[in-house]
Amino acid sequence: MPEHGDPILLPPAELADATRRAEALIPTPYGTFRMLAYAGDAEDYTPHLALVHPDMDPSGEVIVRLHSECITGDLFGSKRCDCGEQLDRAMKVAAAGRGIVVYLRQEGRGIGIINKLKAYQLQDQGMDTIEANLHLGLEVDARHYGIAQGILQDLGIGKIQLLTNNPLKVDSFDDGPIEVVRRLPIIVDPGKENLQYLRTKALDMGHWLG
Ligand SMILES: Nc1nc2c(ncn2[C@@H]2O[C@H](COP(=O)(O)OP(=O)(O)OP(=O)(O)O)[C@@H](O)[C@H]2O)c(=O)[nH]1
Repeated sequence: MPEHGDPILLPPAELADATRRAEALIPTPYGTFRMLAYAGDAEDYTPHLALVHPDMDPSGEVIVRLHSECITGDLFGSKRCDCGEQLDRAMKVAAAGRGIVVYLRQEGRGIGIINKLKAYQLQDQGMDTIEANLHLGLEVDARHYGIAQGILQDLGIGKIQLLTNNPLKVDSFDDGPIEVVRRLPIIVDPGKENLQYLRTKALDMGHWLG
């Protein structure tokens, strides 16, 4: 495994996207965090965001949540998914454990909000979350996590405890500059509106949901 401090292994385009553009202290209900915005273009209106506990120690094993954007769940509390509750849980854990929440602008597993709404309509007609994406001619999961590694490296972090139930997020760190020393589950209680979605994630997408 590469050592912390080794040269960055990401391709140039991904590095360019991880440029730190601005930061400020943000008081939240969970406590105060430093919010840093990362983008390739300084005028980008949807930069990736890192919410960093002010006492985060980059030399330790930093608790990290990589959270993909979900406007419906994160912002409006949609019960179709587990995203909003996971973000709430992640913020609490990051506040208590001097950790980080990286908010990646990968709405709808990377297909965007317009396509996600179309996918929801197909799911209302009986398809599951995988079939709906495929029916639209899109990838089941179009996300890449190289940008997240660039952000963590920019923050001087080499070892993390990763809050996720998603094996692909853990695997994305293989052969990269950041070591995942532990995976921390982030399971929320299912409700009647998201039960089928969570079942598909567990059975067909391999998520560790118990
Ligand atoms: N295309 C599509 N995207 C969805 C659907 N439901 C939720 N999403 C998106 O799925 C993503 C979930 O992101 P995360 O919670 O970070 O990741 P995860 O893959 O569930 O893995 P965890 O780390 O275990 O939470 C977000 O981008 C949501 O917008 C759906 O039915 N269709």
